[in-house]
Amino acid sequence: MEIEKGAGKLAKTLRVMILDKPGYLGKLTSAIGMQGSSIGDIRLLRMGLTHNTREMTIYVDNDEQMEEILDNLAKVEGIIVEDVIDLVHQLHEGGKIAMKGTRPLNTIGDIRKIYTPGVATICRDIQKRPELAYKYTAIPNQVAIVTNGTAILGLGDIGAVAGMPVMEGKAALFDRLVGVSGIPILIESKDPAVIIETVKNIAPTFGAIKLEDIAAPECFEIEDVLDRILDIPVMHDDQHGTAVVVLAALLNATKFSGLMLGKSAIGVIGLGAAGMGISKLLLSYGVKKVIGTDLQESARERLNAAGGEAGTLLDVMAGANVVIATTGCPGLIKPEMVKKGQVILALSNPNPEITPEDAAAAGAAFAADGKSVNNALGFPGIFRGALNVRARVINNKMKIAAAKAIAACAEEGELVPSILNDEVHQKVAEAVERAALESGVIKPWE
Ligand SMILES: NC(=O)C1=CN([C@@H]2O[C@H](COP(=O)(O)OP(=O)(O)OC[C@H]3O[C@@H](n4cnc5c(N)ncnc54)[C@H](O)[C@@H]3O)[C@@H](O)[C@H]2O)C=CC1
Ligand SMILES: CC(=O)C(=O)O
Ligand SMILES: [Mg+2]
Repeated sequence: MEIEKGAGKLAKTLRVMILDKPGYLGKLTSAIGMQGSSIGDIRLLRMGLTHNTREMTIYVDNDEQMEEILDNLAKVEGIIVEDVIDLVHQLHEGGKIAMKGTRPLNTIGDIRKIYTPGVATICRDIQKRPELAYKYTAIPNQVAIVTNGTAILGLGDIGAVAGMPVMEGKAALFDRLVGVSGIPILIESKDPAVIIETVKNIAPTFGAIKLEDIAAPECFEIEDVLDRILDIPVMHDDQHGTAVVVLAALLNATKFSGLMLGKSAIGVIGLGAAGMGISKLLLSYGVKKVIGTDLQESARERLNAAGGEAGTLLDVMAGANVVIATTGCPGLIKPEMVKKGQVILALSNPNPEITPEDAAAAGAAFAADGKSVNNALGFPGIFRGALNVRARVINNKMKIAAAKAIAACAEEGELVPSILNDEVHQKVAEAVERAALESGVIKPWE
């Protein structure tokens, strides 16, 4: 199992002046190591007469641990800490995305063509034949990333603006992985009717709509209605992107461990957007038994209505061969609850219900968290494929095709490939295109 350096920790960069005598760099690294922090890159910035200045990345559990390290370093002779830089904050300054022009704009002639008066001809053409918008504008490559901030990355209802860094992250992934322009849309409302109306009114700007981090149960109605009234694909990533990647992981778990999906009991802890999306896709794929649990009675009823069985947390842990957790509650699964040979996917971000290391130590045959089994393996290729063939919807056939394509790109012994695997997103897009064509959900040109 791959253990990622600094996973779940805060990355800080220390700029330190170190006395230029043998042993002082060692004093620094041991002082940091003794506080339980691990060390990443070390770079030499400057060689001075008496001191050298180095920058080093260290990984800490929290800000308190960082303070303790600084207090300790202040007592070490020959070491002067000049600055502490938080890498994550630094990377977010000014935001992570931008809307850019794609044509040269160097001369007045360029402006006449790209803007007025040249552009008027294009507008009139589109007015006469609206489908030309797909030829002469960026619309078919733009996906709205819509949130109201009610279930942001396991942080709960923190509001749409506080969720913007996540939406920018998804847009950056869209651009980097499949060349789609993801445009964050923040909606200040919890009322499904307002969200539906807002998205409906802005939909002409986009080739597809990706709903993100909208909490259950409102997310179900919002997606159902938008999917029905819009003729472009609408997909709630937390439900379906996640479900696709979970199915991919389980297809590989069956390949490597002899687990039989059709005969397994799959446990789902947390039956919100992600948990219900996963349960529904697995049931439609042919899994006979999904047992699930949630704190809310209404969520448990939802699972029963979808063909699963609701129970308690302990029922799920004792009765399932595969446990998938999507609660947003770090540490919910205790090592003593894990059964030997279980597959444990503890998918909550930013921190899982149990770490893969603890689950493996407790006897799990396979264990992963939400950083690796992550919908970022699914949504880029799913939307790319749907946009490429101008699909009207993203249906189960397309999702299952995407899951198989992801599973096929994993290395021997791994449940899923890396998000930065060179071919996975292209393969997912191709599989989704084929499934869309075969299922006849392509929008004909008028
Ligand atoms: N790895 C991945 O790709 C993804 C991970 N997630 C993670 O899943 C978690 C949930 O996200 P959503 O489903 O969008 O949120 P949500 O708010 O729609 O659903 C969360 C559900 O968990 C239930 N819950 C909370 N504490 C519980 C407990 N102690 N026991 C049982 N049920 C409990 C809630 O009642 C709710 O029904 C988040 O941490 C999120 O980061 C979500 C989508 C993708
Ligand atoms: C990955 C993701 O979409 C989430 O944790 O909400
Ligand atoms: Mg999400």
